[in-house]
Amino acid sequence: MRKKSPKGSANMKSSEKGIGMSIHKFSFSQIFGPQTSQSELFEDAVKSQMSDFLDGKDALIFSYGVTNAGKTYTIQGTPKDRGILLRVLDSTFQRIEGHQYEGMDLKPYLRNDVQCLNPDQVKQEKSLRAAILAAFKEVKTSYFLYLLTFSENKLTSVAFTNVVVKLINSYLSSCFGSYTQNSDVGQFALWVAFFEIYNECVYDLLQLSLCSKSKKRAALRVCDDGAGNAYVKDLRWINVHNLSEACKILQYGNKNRSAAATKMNQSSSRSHSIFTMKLLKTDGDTVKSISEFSLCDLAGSERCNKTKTFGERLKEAANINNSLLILGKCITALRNNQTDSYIPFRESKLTKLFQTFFIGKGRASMIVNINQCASTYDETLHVMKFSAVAKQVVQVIPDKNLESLSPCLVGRDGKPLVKNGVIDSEALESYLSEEELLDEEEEADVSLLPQKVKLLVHNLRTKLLAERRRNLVQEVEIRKEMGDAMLQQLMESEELRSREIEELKETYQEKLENTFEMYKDAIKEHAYQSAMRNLEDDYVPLDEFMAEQEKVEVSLKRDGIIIRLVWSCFSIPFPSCPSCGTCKTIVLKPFLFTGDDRYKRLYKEKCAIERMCEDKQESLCFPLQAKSMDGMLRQIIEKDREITSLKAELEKLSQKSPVLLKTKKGLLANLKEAVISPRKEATTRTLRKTMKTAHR
Ligand SMILES: Nc1ncnc2c1ncn2[C@@H]1O[C@H](COP(=O)(O)OP(=O)(O)OP(=O)(O)O)[C@@H](O)[C@H]1O
Repeated sequence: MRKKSPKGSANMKSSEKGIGMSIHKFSFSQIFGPQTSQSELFEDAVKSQMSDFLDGKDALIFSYGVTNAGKTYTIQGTPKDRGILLRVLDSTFQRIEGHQYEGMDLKPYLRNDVQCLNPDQVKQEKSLRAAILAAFKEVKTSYFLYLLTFSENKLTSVAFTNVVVKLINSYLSSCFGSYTQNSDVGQFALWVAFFEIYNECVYDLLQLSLCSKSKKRAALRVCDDGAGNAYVKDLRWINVHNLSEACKILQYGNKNRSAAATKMNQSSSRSHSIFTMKLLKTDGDTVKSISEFSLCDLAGSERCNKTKTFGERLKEAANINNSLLILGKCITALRNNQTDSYIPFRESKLTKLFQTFFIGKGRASMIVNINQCASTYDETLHVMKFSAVAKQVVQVIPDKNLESLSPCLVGRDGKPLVKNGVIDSEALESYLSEEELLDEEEEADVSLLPQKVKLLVHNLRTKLLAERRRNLVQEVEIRKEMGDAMLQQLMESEELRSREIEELKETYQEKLENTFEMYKDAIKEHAYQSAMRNLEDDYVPLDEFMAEQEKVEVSLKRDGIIIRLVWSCFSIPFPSCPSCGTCKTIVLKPFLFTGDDRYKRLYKEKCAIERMCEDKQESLCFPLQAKSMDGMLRQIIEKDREITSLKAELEKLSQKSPVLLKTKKGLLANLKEAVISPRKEATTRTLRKTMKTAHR
């Protein structure tokens, strides 16, 4: 397919400047045009993974592309035109029909294990399942809305979608046998989980609380199962019995996803959503196999670059960008066959969870969705480049057959007698050849013996040979059995050990979390105590404060009057207050309601006035008549005394004033300040000291 870069695209601009090429060639495993139906896509691209899943192997499908390219449409489809997820579920139910394991006591555990539930746990599982299925009434409404939206979209739809399917390690298909309806019938149980990775946090979409209340979602941890496989701890697994139940669960999860999206003001494509199915095969007593099929709808890749983002959006974009970048890095590293060097699987939740697929424990495929819209050209080009790299990944699946660990029986020529757990008849034949079994040197010459004896010897020889053969086969079988039993024992103890390690890890993790919580509580308690101490230090009861304030006001009023008296006594006009024109308030207001500086300034003013009075007194001394002099002096002395007593009072008040200044903020403000910054205790005290010093 050949497409020219649209005008204005970065690619066109750079080609106009002579930098870069405007034609790009990519090759994919299969290309599906816009006319491809969902069922055709399923048949051609998903059926083989489907049979892997039914045969007890793991499979993973990613849908990748820019926004509006049809990723969700490919995975989930519409109620009228089901996507691959519902088709996989449908095929699975068709396959296990009549062979479903009714008891709910076998449940997926860790990544690849199964847990046997006790009756109480089974009860819990049943009620949880019933609650989710019962919530469907609510979900149903949005299901119809979804239908409506879809039909609107169809009417206005822009040039859709070429779906390009790229299958990684397609060579694997040859390794797996084709799926046969009647092969090895046992009983099956299907469990599903639905979660999303948003801002590098894993959230369960099957949480009951989410749909109803506006509780904050709890993020789940990605842990290691002790065998190097990552799994989501405490993820909710629901046992489903038919397609309709599975649909309800999918819708329930979708509703949770959109509910969370509204709460967080995010659009759905800002997270990677993963629907996982686990198929348990049991023969009644033991679980024979467990396989996993995950479908991952990746977040739209373009937003990270195009949208002008900030704040929470920027964080989202960075996380999407990062996880897709790590995915790309892992794929590039795998493409380069860098299995020995570092592959950054653990750098993002997405790659950490799906690492097992990349290292060959299951088949991973990527469906690349292309939007033909010109505005997304540059980003689409990026998507194509990325997926073209993925196409070149060749996974080397390590040969870890159990047989490779069992004791190896070799013939005299060094060839193993057991291959892939089966006795190799060719090697055995050569081992059992006459020459090998009968030692020629020990044999006596029978040619001289009579014919009858010769015949007897021949018969005996044949019998001996048959006996030896029988013995050898028996020995091989016994050895193989013993080896298998030993291996089984080893594996069981290994599994036990890894479970113990995992449990130990979990216990320690829990302990660590508890300790952390304890410290957090202790810090909170300390903050509270400090706040209370501060409060005690600073606390002035309201009535006391009011009384104090009144006292100050009264005395300052008096101070103001007296100053005026001093002025008036010498007939000097008192300066009028610039704000209110009332002489009394000129002193009172700044002192009572402003800071320490104003108080100082006023105090200075007062002193200056006093000095002026003294000067005035001196200058007036001489012209005064002797008879009036006495009366005048008496008056001045009287006023002088009054001034001294007022000064003393003022002094007292100034010592008290820091408390007043502080309490003027109010009790609540002080409390708030102390609680918010408990650690500021030392600073507050220093400040207080400084303030006091200044006042002194
Ligand atoms: N092949 C198709 N045929 C018909 N309708 C389609 C097709 N592909 C996508 N659509 C419709 O286009 C719209 C956008 O598709 P979809 O939501 O799947 O895109 P997306 O890639 O998941 O977007 P986002 O990344 O924003 O979530 C939907 O209404 C969907 O039904």
